[in-house]
Amino acid sequence: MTHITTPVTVITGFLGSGKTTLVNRILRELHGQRVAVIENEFGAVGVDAEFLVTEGDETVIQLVNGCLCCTVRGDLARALNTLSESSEIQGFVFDRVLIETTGIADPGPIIQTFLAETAILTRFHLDGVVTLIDSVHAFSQLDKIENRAQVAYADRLLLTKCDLATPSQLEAISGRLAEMNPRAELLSVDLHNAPVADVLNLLFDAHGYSFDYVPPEELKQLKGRRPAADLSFRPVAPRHTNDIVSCIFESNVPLDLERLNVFFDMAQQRYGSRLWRYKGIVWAEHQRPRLVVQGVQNLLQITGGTIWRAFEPRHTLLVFIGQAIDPGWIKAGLRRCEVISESASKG
Ligand SMILES: Nc1nc2c(ncn2[C@@H]2O[C@H](COP(=O)(O)OP(=O)(O)OP(=O)(O)O)[C@@H](O)[C@H]2O)c(=O)[nH]1
Repeated sequence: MTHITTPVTVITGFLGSGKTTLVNRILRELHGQRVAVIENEFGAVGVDAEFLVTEGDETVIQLVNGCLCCTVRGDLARALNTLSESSEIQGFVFDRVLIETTGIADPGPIIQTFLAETAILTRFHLDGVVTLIDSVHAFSQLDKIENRAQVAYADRLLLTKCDLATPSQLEAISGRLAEMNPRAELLSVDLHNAPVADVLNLLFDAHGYSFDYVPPEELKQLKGRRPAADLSFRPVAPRHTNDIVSCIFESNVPLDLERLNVFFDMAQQRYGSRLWRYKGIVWAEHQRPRLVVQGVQNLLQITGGTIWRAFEPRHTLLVFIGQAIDPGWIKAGLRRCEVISESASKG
């Protein structure tokens, strides 16, 4: 697939989950793609740098200004500008950009950069967030709120060290992760032995932020995980996920856009940075295209996607993942946005 803008993949993950191993393989081994890596080290600038290598066409840029959370937007936008300027001067384009964070960095501000710094969007787009999870130690690591947030932000969850985990360990952790983030794809890998081409495929083309986001697999996946009798809304097994709540809203009537905007404002005020990720598609009254919703904490982007086709059943599907968010409150707020026709309301 050709991209007008360069796809960017954010790699995040638990401590020791294999981020450096993965990035080093992509930098060292032949795979035919021109990949640039932007990496940040929280608190320990330089430690990983010793292990990172620059070879051939690949480029590594380090964000050395400390915590990515504080300085990310400016630094990241500058780093991306530097990349595109240097590649222009040298007369080539990067096929892919990887942004590597450490196990304790919050990927939220990185994602927000792609929603807020619109100048970079002429040259780059966020393809997705891939969260690496050590399949052997994942359960104990999920005690940390930062790790749970990383699961919530993921478009893809990549279970590493599957060569060391037992089938029952893999099954148990897969089940728990699916409950925490029902919209993420779940894949597993042995980072030492998988061919590098396969490793690249595990990272790329997640389409987590595509403006023409039509999520057929996601829809299938979501529906497959829920009882057919209750498609409307459901918090996913909160007892397993500590305070992480993942919930899905679905509607088959159009929503009023103005009321929907008010609802999102209220949700952002109520939950602030606890509303980690919300996304989906909306059937809005008087709008020919489906609307694509991309939200990260207090940053929301609603854009027009593809036009509804004549034969296509129109619907709204929104997924929310956050810390201690109230599905009942979200459900009631979104139901109030529904435009119920007069005949339907009389009936
Ligand atoms: N057997 C096996 N070992 C792995 C795999 N992935 C990573 N490792 C090993 O796990 C250890 C930690 O890997 P790193 O790549 O340093 O992990 P990291 O996420 O960069 O670690 P931090 O930067 O400290 O968070 C290393 O010894 C790797 O060789 C895997 O899939 N299988």
